[in-house]
Amino acid sequence: MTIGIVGVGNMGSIFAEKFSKEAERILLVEKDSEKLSRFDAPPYEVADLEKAREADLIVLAVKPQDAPVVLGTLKGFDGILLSIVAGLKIEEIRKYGIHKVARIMPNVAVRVGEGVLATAFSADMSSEERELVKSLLEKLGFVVEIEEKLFSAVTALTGSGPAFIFVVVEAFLDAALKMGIPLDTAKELVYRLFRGSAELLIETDEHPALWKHRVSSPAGTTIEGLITMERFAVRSGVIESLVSSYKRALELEEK
Ligand SMILES: NC(=O)C1=CN([C@@H]2O[C@H](COP(=O)(O)OP(=O)(O)OC[C@H]3O[C@@H](n4cnc5c(N)ncnc54)[C@H](OP(=O)(O)O)[C@@H]3O)[C@@H](O)[C@H]2O)C=CC1
Ligand SMILES: O=C(O)[C@@H]1CCC=N1
Repeated sequence: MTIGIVGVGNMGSIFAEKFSKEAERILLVEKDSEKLSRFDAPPYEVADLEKAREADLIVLAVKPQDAPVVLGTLKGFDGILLSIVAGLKIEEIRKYGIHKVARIMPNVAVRVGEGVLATAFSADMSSEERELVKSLLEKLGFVVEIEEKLFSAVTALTGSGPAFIFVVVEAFLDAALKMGIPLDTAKELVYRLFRGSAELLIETDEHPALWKHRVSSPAGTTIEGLITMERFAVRSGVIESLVSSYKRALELEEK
């Protein structure tokens, strides 16, 4: 198989790395040649958009505003176009005569193989082609097929989600410093706190509110902190933040 990757930036470079054993050739199309310097041996080949047409599957990983030019040049491409571009609908890509489309919303955790990858397919993708795409994406994390109408929501929830989590993690680190815990120790503790809490929820599949109450002793320390979180409207702040991100994703789709 030959895979093309157009846009070898934050995300495209990770796809290029993770697909290294999945294809005989990986054709990389990138404006900034410095970003290609570490991909200097097979299966990687530097390519332009015309050469990328030789691929069986092209990953489109440019910013939304750059996508129309790329798609214009790839017009009529008859392989699989796997797009991770936020706000770019399958029907929009089909207008360029590209019919086999996999729309994906990944997140940056693909870097460590722990990404969340929402997928939707155009009707022209056969079940074998869908399975091929899913098996490739499984190298990057957890793959879930969703209705395309939910893409703006997952863009906010899991696509942008890591950025929101990082802000919260950063606040935990600041609090640790304030309480006298050195930064290196705080990082060791806090990163595992987040991972452990997430794994607990995944493994038990019990509601977070149940676990919240199990942690909270009567008249203890946790309930004091929880009441302060309510006073600062942490929950509605998180909800409003995600909804504003969702609205922006809807705007991108409408453009
Ligand atoms: N970053 C993330 O966490 C996520 C991103 N996405 C989506 O992934 C896409 C890529 O995001 P990200 O990787 O962060 O973006 P980057 O800007 O890091 O990467 C895009 C790359 O594409 C290059 N490029 C632009 N136009 C062309 C062209 N015509 N031919 C070849 N290369 C080109 C850019 O070069 P230059 O900078 O010189 O223009 C840049 O190096 C976006 O559409 C985004 O919505 C989805 C989920 C998560
Ligand atoms: O910020 C963005 O628009 C993209 C989409 C999801 C993550 N990054």
